[in-house]
Amino acid sequence: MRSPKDFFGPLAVGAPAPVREVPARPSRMIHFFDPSNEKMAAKVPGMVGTVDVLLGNLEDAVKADRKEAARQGLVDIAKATDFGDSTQLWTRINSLDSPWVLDDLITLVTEIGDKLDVIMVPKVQGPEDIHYVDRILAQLEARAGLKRPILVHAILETARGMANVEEIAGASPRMQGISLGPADLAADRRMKTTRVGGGHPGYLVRQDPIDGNIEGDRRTYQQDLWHYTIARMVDACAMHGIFPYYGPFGDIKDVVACEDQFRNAFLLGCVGTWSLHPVQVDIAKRVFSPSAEDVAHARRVKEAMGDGTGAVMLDGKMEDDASLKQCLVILELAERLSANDPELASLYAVPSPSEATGTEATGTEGEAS
Ligand SMILES: CC(=O)SCCNC(=O)CCNC(=O)[C@H](O)C(C)(C)COP(=O)(O)OP(=O)(O)OC[C@H]1O[C@@H](n2cnc3c(N)ncnc32)[C@H](O)[C@@H]1OP(=O)(O)O
Ligand SMILES: CC(=O)C(=O)O
Ligand SMILES: [Mg+2]
Repeated sequence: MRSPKDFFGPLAVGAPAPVREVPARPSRMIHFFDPSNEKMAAKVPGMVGTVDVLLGNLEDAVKADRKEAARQGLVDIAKATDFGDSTQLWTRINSLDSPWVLDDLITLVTEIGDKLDVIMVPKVQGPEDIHYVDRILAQLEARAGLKRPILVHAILETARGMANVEEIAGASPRMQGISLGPADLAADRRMKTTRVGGGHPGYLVRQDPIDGNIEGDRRTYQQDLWHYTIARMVDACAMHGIFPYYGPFGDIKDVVACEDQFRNAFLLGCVGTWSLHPVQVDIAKRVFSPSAEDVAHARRVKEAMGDGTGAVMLDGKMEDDASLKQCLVILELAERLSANDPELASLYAVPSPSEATGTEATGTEGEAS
C-alpha cells in the first residue's frame, strides 16, 4: 500500500502530476468501434459531437489476426480527427496477460497520448493490475512529454475482480471509473447464461400457490441478474470518487430491454453505459440524461427548502435535507450536460452563462416538458 502522502506524486520522473479529482465530463455512452474494420472506422469522424465517448476497441471482438491493424487504425484515426470539447477518445487495450498489451500501451501513449483521455483495462483482477499499468503509463507519459495524465478505467469481469472491487477503485489517482463486464464475468463465475448482459427469463420468483394449488395459475416475476454486482460496483466507485458504468447489452435488436437495463443502471447510480451499435446511442443518451420532469421537480424542492435544512410538505410529500441532496445530484447532472448541449439546456431551462450571473432561474416547470 502506498502512503497517502505519496499517492499524488508522479510515478516517473517527468511524468505529469496525477489528478486530484476525476473530471466529471459527460460519458453517457462509451461508443465502441473496431478500428480495424474499415467500414466502421470510416463512420467515426462523423460521430464526433454526437457521442460523449468514442472508444477504439483493441480487445475482445477484434480478431487475433487484426490486432496490429486495429492498433494502427486507432493511431491513424486519432491523428486525423479533431474530437472537439464534447467527445472524448478512449481505448480498450488487450488484457494484461496477452501478447499485444505492451505494444498497445507503448504505441498508443507515444503516438496519440495527447489525444487519449482514458485507457480501459479489461479483466482487472485486483489493485496490482492497476499499479502495473499506472507505473508503465507514468514512464511512457514522461518519455512522450505529455502534460496531462491519461486516466484508467477498469472492467469488472472476473470473480476475483469483483471480490477486490473496492481496492481496484482506490488503487490509483488515475482511476476514472469501472464498467460491468457481464459476459466474461458470467463465464468466470460459471453462471449458466449464454448472453452478453441483460436479464434471463429463468431467473425469477413465483407467486405462492393459491389455496395450496401448486399446479394452478401463478404469476412469475423476472429478477435482475446483475443487481448485486452493479450495486456493489456503484458503492465502490462512489466511495472512491470515481464513476460507475453499465457495460454491453448484446441483444442489439431488443431496444426495449436494452433501455430497461440501461435505466436500472442509471437509477442505481451509474453515469453511463456502452453502445455497441449506432442504435444504442440514442437509448443511452435518453436514459442517462435526467428527465425534464425530474429536473423541474428537483428545482422546486431546492427552492422550497430555502437554506437546505428542516422539512417541508410539497405536493403531499415530505421533503428534507436528504431528499434535497438527491435533487442536487439531478440538478448538478442537468447543468453539466446542458453545458455542451443547447437542446438539453433549453429542455431543462438551465440559464445560459450570461443569465447565470444574475438571479437564479425560477418558475421553469411549465417550460421543461
Ligand atoms: C463483451 C464485450 O466485450 S462487448 C465489446 C466488444 N464488442 C464490440 O465492440 C462490438 C461493436 N459492434 C459491432 O462489432 C457491430 O455493431 C456488430 C457486429 C454487433 C453488428 O455489426 P453489423 O452486422 O455491421 O450491424 P448492422 O448491419 O446493423 O450495421 C449497420 C451500419 O452501422 C455500422 N456500425 C455497426 N456497428 C457500429 C459501431 N459500433 N460503430 C459505428 N458504426 C457501426 C455498420 O458498419 C453498418 O454500416 P453501413 O450501413 O454503412 O453498412
Ligand atoms: C464487457 C466485457 O468485456 C464483457 O462483458 O466481457
Ligand atoms: Mg470481456
